[in-house]
Amino acid sequence: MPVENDSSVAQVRHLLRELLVGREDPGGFFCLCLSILGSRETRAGFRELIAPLTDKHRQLHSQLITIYQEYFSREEDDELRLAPQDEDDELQLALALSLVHTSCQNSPRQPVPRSYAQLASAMPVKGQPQGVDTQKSMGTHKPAGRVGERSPNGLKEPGATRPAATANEGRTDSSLANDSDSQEKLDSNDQSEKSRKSRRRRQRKQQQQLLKSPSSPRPILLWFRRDLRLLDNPALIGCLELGAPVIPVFLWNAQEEEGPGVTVATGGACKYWLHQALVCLNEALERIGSHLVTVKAEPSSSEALQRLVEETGAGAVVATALYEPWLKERDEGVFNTLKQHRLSCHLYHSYCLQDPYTVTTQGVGLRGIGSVSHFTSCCQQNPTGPSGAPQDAPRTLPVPSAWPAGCPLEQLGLARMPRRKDGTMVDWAVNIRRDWDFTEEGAHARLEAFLQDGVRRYEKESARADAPNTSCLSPYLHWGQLSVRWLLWDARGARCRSPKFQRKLAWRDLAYWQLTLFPDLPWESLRPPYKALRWSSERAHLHAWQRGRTGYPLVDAAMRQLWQTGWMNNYMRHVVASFLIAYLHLPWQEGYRWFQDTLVDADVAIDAMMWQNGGMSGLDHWNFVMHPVDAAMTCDPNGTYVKRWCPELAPLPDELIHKPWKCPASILRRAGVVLGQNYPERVVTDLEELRTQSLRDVAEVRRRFSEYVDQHSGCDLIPLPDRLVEEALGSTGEVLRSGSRFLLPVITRMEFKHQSVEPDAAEGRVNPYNAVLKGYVSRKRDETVAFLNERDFMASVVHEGTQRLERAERNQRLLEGLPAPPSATRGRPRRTPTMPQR
Ligand SMILES: Cc1cc2nc3c(=O)[nH]c(=O)nc-3n(C[C@H](O)[C@H](O)[C@H](O)COP(=O)(O)OP(=O)(O)OC[C@H]3O[C@@H](n4cnc5c(N)ncnc54)[C@H](O)[C@@H]3O)c2cc1C
Repeated sequence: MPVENDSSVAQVRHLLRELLVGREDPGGFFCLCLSILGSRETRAGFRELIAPLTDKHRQLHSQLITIYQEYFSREEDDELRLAPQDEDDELQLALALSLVHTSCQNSPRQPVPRSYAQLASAMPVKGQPQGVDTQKSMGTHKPAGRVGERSPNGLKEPGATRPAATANEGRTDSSLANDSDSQEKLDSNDQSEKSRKSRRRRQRKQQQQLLKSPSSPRPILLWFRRDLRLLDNPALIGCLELGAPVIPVFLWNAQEEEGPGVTVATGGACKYWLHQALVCLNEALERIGSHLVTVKAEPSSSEALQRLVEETGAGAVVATALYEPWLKERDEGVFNTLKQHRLSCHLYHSYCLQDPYTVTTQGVGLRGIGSVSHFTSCCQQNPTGPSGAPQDAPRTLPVPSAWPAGCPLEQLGLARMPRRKDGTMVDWAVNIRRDWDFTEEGAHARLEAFLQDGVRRYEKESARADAPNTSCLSPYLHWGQLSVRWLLWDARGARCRSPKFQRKLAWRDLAYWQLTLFPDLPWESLRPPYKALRWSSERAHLHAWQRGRTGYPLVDAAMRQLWQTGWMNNYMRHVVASFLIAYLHLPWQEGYRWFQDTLVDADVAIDAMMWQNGGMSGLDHWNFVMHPVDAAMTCDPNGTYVKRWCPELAPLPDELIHKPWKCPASILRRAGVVLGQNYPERVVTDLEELRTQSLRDVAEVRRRFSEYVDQHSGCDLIPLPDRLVEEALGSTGEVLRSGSRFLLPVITRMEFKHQSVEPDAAEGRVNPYNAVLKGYVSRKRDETVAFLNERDFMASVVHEGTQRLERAERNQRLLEGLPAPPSATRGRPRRTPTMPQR
C-alpha cells in the first residue's frame, strides 16, 4: 500500500482492529484513514486496506466501500483537482467529516438518565467522547468564532480564539503537526489580497458544491438563545431528527433584546453569566464533537442569519421559542424572511412549562386573574405544555464540512470590566465566580443537592436567609441551562416532594403569561390610578438602598448580597422591595431596573411581575408589607445573615443586631460600632408615619380616579387586553373596533379597600387589615401577649366575681347588724397569672 510511512500504516491497522471489535464505526474509521493517510493515499490504498474484511465481514466491507465511493465520487474528484494541494486536503477532510456525521446522527439515543449521577456517567467525559469518536478524528477543533477557553479565574483569555475558520480544523493532533508548514503557507498567503480573493472564490465553490451534493445535506443552523444546554433540549433533538450537519450559533444584538421600553433586559450580572454560560456550552459541544459559533448580529439578527445561511449553505434554522413580545415579533420577522429564501424554520417550546401564548382563560373566567391559583386552573383546563419525559443529550453532533467565521466571544462585550485610572481592571464579578458554577452540570448538581436536602425544609422555611433552603436554580432556568420540564420531572419524582416548590414553577409561567398579555409590564403600571402615585425623588435614598447603606441591617445585608453575588432569596427580595416602596416611597421601576442590572437571574417577565405587584400596580396585590426589623424574626432570627454581609455589626449582641440604633452607647462602643461612621445611620426613622403616608397616597389616587374602582366590591379596575376580551366574549372584533373599553376588577389589598370605606383608617394602626407582616418570632410574641391577656381577663373576671360575692355578703351582714367578715384578699395586690415556663 503506497502510504507515507510505517507508523501511519500501523495506526491505520490498529484502527481497523478497533473497527472489528466495535470500538470504532465505519464512518469514523474512514474519516480517520483520511486524516492519517491523506486523501491520495486513502484513495489509492483503501480498498487494499480493507480487503481482509471480504471473507468474514462482508457487510462491513460493503459499508466501507459505499462510504469510500460516495466520498470519492467523480464529481467531487473533478472539483478537488482544481484546488491546490494543501486546501485539497482540508476540503476532503471536511467532506469526510460531514459524511461521518450524517451517518452517525441516526445512532440510537440512550435511555433517559434519571439522576445526575446517571447523567454524568452517560455524558462523554471531557476529551473522551463516546459513540463515534469525532473528537479524536477532529483533533482540537478551534476555528475563529468559536468560544474560547476559560482562564483559571473563569474569564476567557483574550486571544484564546484562533483566526480563520477553515476545514483543516478537523484533524488529529499528529496531522496538525505535520501540516504546520502548510498552515504557515496559508497564513502568509493570506497577506496578499489576490490570494484572499481566490480563496473566497474557492470557498464559494465549495459551498455550491455542498449544496449540490446529494451526499451532504444542507446544514442546519441551531440558533441557541436562552436554551444553553444539551440535556432535554427539544430544538437540539429536532436538529438531529432533520438528519443534517448542525451548526450551533449564538447571535448577539443587545438592542433587539432590549425591546421598545426600558427593560434593562440584560444587565451587567446577567450578561456576565451569559458569557460564562456560552463558554460552558461551547465546551459541552466540543465534548460531542462540535462547537459554538458566536456572531455579533449587526445590524440585526435577521441579516446576520442570512449571512450565515449564505456562508454555510444552511437549509434550515431551528430555535427554542422566546416569549417576550418584542422578541417574538423579531423572530416572526426573521423566520418570514428566511422562509422567503426557501429555508425551513422550526421553533420548539421548552422555555416554560406552558406556551404562554396559548394559555387561555376559557372555562375558568377572569375572576382571580393574577393569582397563581387562577393561572393553574387555566392551565389545567387548557393544557398546552410540553408532554412526555425529558430527553437525553445527544452523544455526538453531526458537524458541517465548513464552519462559518463568526467572531470571538469577547467581541460580544458581555463580560466587560471597567478599568481604573491606573489601568488595572475592576473585577466586580469575583464573588459571582466564587459562588456559582456556570455549567450545565453545575445546574444539575444544585438540583440534586436541593432534592436531597433543602427541599425538606422548603415548605416551612424557604424564607430563611441564613440557610440555603431554596434551590438557587433561577439563573440556570433563566438561561435555559436547566430545562424546566426536567426540573419538574425530578421534583415530582423526588423522595421528598414539595407542592410549594412545584407551585413556584407555575409562578414562573404566570409571569410570562402576564408579559404576553401586557407587553408594557416592565415599565408601565397596570392599574391606571397608580401611575399618578406621588413618589419620592430622593436620589440619596435610592443610592443608599442600592449600596446596602440604609442603616437597616436586614435590608443592607440583602442588598450587599445582591451586589456581590448577583442573588438573594425570594423572602429577602420581598423585604427590600417593601422597604423601597412602602417606606422610602421610591417608584417600583427603580427597584426593577436595579434588580435587572444586578441579578444573575434577572428575568424581564418575573422581575416586572413581582415589582408591579410589590409596587401595588400589578395584577395581584401583595397583601403584606415587610417590616425591615420584624421580618428578621422570620428570616434571620439569630442575626447570622446580617453578620455575614454587614460584618461591621457582627460584635453586637444577637437581640440588638437588627436594630443597632437601640443599642446602649456602651455596647456600641465595646463592639466598635460608630453609627454614621462605620455603619450608616438610618436613612428614614419614623416607619409608622411613612407607612401611613403611603396609605394616604394610595387612598388619594383611588379617590381621584374613582372610575377605576369598582364601587360594589371596592376592587381596583384595570382595562382588559384585547386577547382576554376575545376569550371572555368570543369574537369581539366589532366591540373592540368601536372603541369600547372593558374594565376588570382585580385582586386588591384589603387594607386599601377598608381605607376607602373608612378614610380615617389611614392610620395604619386602626386599620384592621394593616398589611405590615409580623415576623415569625414577633407573631409568636403576639400570641404570647394574647394568651396573657386572655388569662388576665379570666383572672380578673373571677376576681370581680369574688369581690361581688364578698360585697354582697358584707352588705347582708350589715343589714343583719352583724360584724364585717374578715377579708382574706383585702389589701393584697392582684396577682396576674403568668405563662407556664417552657
Ligand atoms: C421583587 C422581586 C423580583 C424578582 N425578580 C426575579 C427575577 O428577576 N428573576 C427570577 O428568576 N426570579 C425573580 N423573583 C422571584 C424569586 O425571588 C426568585 O425566582 C427566587 O428567589 C430564585 O431563587 P431559587 O431558584 O432558589 O427559588 P426557588 O424558591 O427554589 O424556586 C424555584 C424556581 O421557581 C421560580 N420562582 C420562584 N419564585 C418565583 C416567583 N415569585 N415568581 C416567578 N418564578 C418564581 C424561579 O425560576 C426559581 O428558580 C423576584 C421576586 C421578587 C420579590
